[in-house]
Amino acid sequence: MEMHSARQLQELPYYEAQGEECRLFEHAHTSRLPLLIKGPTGCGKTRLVEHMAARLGRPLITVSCHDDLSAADLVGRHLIQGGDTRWFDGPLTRAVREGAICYLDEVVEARKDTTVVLHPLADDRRMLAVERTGELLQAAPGFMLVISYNPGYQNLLKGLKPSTRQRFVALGLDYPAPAVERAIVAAESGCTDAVAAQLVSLAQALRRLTAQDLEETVSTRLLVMAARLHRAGLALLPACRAAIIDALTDEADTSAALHEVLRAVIGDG
Ligand SMILES: Nc1ncnc2c1ncn2[C@@H]1O[C@H](COP(=O)(O)OP(=O)(O)OP(=O)(O)O)[C@@H](O)[C@H]1O
Repeated sequence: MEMHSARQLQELPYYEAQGEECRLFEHAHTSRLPLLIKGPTGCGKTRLVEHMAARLGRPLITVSCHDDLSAADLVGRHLIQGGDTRWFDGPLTRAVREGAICYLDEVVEARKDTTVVLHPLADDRRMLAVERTGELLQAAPGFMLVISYNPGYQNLLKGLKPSTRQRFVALGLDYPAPAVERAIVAAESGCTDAVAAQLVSLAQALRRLTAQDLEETVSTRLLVMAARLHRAGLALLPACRAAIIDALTDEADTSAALHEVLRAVIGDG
């Protein structure tokens, strides 16, 4: 395990490991391999990347991908400024030049033309062609490409092309084991261990129930939100209703079933 100064540790974004993922991340970085993190929403993918970027001492550049995101959005473009046309690096180009970690969140959302720039960066070449300026950039040593994707709902259909997937080392995350999730909920909200335990029991019960009925089930993020509402003074039952149940579904039957579980686990809160 790498040693950290007290100052470094202080500034490290809190991340509670599920298993060996920090070690894998570190080895991928040392080996100059790009990383694909897959897992459901709110399970800690982004927090892991933030934690590891700080731990490895690399700047982090995050891009939330959406269906309009193009290669030019990543690489850069010419813009008119004060009558002159100037080139502005996009986030990927900045990361390549600076040796930063570039995190493309929900990469399957991005337009297909982005794969053209990602492929040469994600294999041995570690090159980025900036066509508009005629530059061919070699990624600086600390550069690492990290992409995340949620294999749930429509993404199973959209998917990632095999030629893209096979350029990345893959890391699968899921919702953490109960003891780990309790620690996260308590640390992130400041709630008591007893409340964290109740929330995680609720999550366990809801996850069993919702596996067939919902596209996405209750995430660690929602548990933290419920705990924060409670910590701010709201009773646990309404906090869970607002942060968890009503966030999960608009459908009357499913909502009734979830409320039943809520009352069974939390009681009158
Ligand atoms: N292992 C963990 N350590 C610390 N906090 C965590 C962990 N897992 C989840 N959390 C908490 O849950 C929240 C959501 O986690 P995060 O943003 O990393 O999820 P994500 O997997 O990136 O979600 P999405 O796919 O929706 O972007 C965090 O802000 C943090 O409060």
